[in-house]
Amino acid sequence: MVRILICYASFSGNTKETAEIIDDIFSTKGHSTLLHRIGSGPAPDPSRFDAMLVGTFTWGKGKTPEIVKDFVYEIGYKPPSVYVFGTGDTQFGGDALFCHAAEKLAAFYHSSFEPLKIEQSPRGSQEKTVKKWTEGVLNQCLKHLTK
Ligand SMILES: Cc1cc2nc3c(=O)[nH]c(=O)nc-3n(C[C@H](O)[C@H](O)[C@H](O)COP(=O)(O)O)c2cc1C
Repeated sequence: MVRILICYASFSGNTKETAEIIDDIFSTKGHSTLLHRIGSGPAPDPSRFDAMLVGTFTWGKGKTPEIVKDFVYEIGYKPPSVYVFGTGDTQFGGDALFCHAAEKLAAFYHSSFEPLKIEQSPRGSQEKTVKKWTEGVLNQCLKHLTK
C-alpha cells in the first residue's frame, strides 16, 4: 500500500475535480490517500507519505496562483517524490502558457514524471488521460519504494 498526499488549489472547480478523480483511482486500488484543499487549513506534513501530488491551475499569463506559492513556502522543503497535475485553458496564451504553473512546479520539485495537463474540466474524454497519468505516478511510487 502506498500513502499518497494529494494537495490542490482550485477556484472554479476544475482542479478540484481532477484531484477527486486521482484520489478515487488510488483509493479504488487500495492505497491510502489524504485529499487536502490548499488554503483550507494547515498543510499536512508530506514526510508522513510516500509521495505528494500537487494540483494547480494557472493564472494571468502563465502565473502560479499566490495560494500555491504560499503552500510551497509553508511546506518549506522539497520532498523527494512530488508529482504535479494542473488544469488550464489554451485560450489564455496558447500552448506556450497552457498549464504553465504546473510545468514550473514540476521543475521546482524536480519531479521524475511529466506533469498532467488538463484543459478545463477533466470530465469526459480527458478522464482517460487522468487515469493513465495516475497509473504512471503509481508505478513511479512503487519503483521508489522498492529501491
Ligand atoms: C484571468 C485568468 C487567467 C488565466 N490564465 C491562464 C494561463 O495563463 N494559462 C492557462 O493554461 N490557463 C489560464 N487560465 C485558465 C484557468 O487556469 C483554468 O480555467 C483552470 O481550469 C481553472 O482552475 P480551477 O477551476 O481549478 O479554478 C486563466 C483563467 C483566468 C480566469
